[in-house]
Amino acid sequence: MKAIVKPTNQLEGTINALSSKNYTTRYLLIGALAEGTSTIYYPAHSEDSDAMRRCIRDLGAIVEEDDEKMTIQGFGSHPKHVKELNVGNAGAVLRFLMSIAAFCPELTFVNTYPNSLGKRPHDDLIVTLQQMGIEVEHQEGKLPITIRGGKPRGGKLTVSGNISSQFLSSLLFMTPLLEEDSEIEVLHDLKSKIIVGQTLEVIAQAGIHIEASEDLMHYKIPGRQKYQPQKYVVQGDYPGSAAILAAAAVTNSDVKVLRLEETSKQGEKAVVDVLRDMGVNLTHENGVVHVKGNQQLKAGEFDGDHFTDAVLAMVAAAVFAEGTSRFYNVENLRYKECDRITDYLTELRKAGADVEERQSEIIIHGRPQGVEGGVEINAHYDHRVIMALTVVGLRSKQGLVINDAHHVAKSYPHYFEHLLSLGAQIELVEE
Ligand SMILES: O=C(O)C1=C[C@@H](OP(=O)(O)O)[C@@H](O)[C@H](O)C1
Ligand SMILES: C=C(OP(=O)(O)O)C(=O)O
Repeated sequence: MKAIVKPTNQLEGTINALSSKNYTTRYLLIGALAEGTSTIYYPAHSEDSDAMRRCIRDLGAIVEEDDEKMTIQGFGSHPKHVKELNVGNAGAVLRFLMSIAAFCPELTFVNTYPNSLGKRPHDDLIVTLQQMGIEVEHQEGKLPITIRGGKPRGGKLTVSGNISSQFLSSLLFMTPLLEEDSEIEVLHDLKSKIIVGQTLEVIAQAGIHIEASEDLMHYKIPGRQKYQPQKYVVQGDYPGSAAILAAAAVTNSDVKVLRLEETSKQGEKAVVDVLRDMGVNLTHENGVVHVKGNQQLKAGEFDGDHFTDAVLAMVAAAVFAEGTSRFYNVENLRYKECDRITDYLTELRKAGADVEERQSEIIIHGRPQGVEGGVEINAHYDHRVIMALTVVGLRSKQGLVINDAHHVAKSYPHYFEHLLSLGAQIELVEE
C-alpha cells in the first residue's frame, strides 16, 4: 500500500488510543506460561501482537477471543515440542520466546523478514542461553536461529543490556520456571531500562516473585515458581499515540486522545512533557491528552532512551521547531526494524528536513516555515518511520508519497484511519 500524504492545515476531533502492543505481548506470554485460564481485556490487534498469539498457540496454549477479550489456557513450563516458529517481524516476540524455546528439544525461529528482523542482532541473549547449557545454532547472532534445549540450568547468569532490554526481559519471564534459583547481573549499560519496569509489573501481577535492585542491574529469582492465571486489562498505547500527538502538534489542531493513563509505566508517556517543552499547548487529565496545536514549536534537547519508540515521532515534530533540537542517547535505534538513525534521516532529508546524525544522536535544525516534500519515501519496513514521515508530510508544501505503508500494521493498523477521522488529507492506494 502507498500512502499519499497531502498538506493538511488543520486536525480536529477525538480518538481512542490503540491498545498497548507491549502490554499485550507480555500478557499473552504470561497467560501462556500460567497453568489455567487467563483473560486479557482490550488486547491490541496488530501484526506483532498477532505474532505472539500465533506462536503461543503453536506452543500449545488454547486462545479464544471475542470483540472485547481473549482467554488463554496456558501450557506452564511445558510448551508443545514444535519444530518451527514464525514471529513475523516482531523483535520482542522473538526474543521473549527464544528463552521459552529452551524448554523444547529443538526449535527453529525462521527468517521471514530478511531485510528487517533478519538483520537484527540477538548475540547477547544467545550467550546467556549458552550459560544455561542450551545449544544455539545461529547466523552470526541473527535469524534463522535453532535452539536445542530441554533442561535449562539456572544459577549465576549475566546478560548484556547494551543493545536491547528485550534480552533481560526474556530471561526475567523464563527463569522463575527453572528448577534452580537464578541470579542475573546486567553487564554494560541497560538500554530502554524503563520498559523492564513493565516486565516486572506484569510478572508480579501473575504472582511471580523477583527481587530487583533499585538500578535494575541485578536480580534474584527463586526457581520452581508458577505463573497464576489472572485477568488483565490492556491500557492505551503511548508509542503509537505519540505520532498522532506529533501530527496535532505540527498542525492547527484541537485533538483529544483518550485512554492514555497518567500513571502508566510506559516510558513513551514522556512525549507529553517533550511536546510541552517544545511549547505545544496541551493538557493531560483523566487519561485524556488534549492538544491545541498552533504550528508554533520550539527546539529542545532530550534523552531519547526514556521514550525509545516515540523518538521518531518527536523528531518529526522537531523538524518544524524554531531552533536546533537534539535527541541523545539513542544509539540502540540503529538495531530496530531499520537503522532508525541513518535510514530515517535519509528519508527526512529527501523530504526537505535539515538533520545531522552522530553515532548516538539525532540533531535537527528546525524549519518552522515547513519542508518542501514532493518526493517518494522508502518505509524501510518500519512502522515508526511510516508514522513519523506521515507527520512530516502533513506539514510539507507538496506532500509525500510513502511506499510500503502497509507495514504500519506492525503496531498500529488503524493509524491512517485515525488520522483521516481527524481530517488529515491522506489517500491510500492498494498496490
Ligand atoms: O520489551 C519490549 O516490549 C520492547 C522493548 C524496546 O526495545 P529495546 O529494548 O530493544 O530498545 C522497544 O523498542 C520495543 O518496541 C518493545
Ligand atoms: C522496536 C519495536 O518493536 P520490536 O523490537 O518488538 O520489533 C517497535 O515497536 O518500535
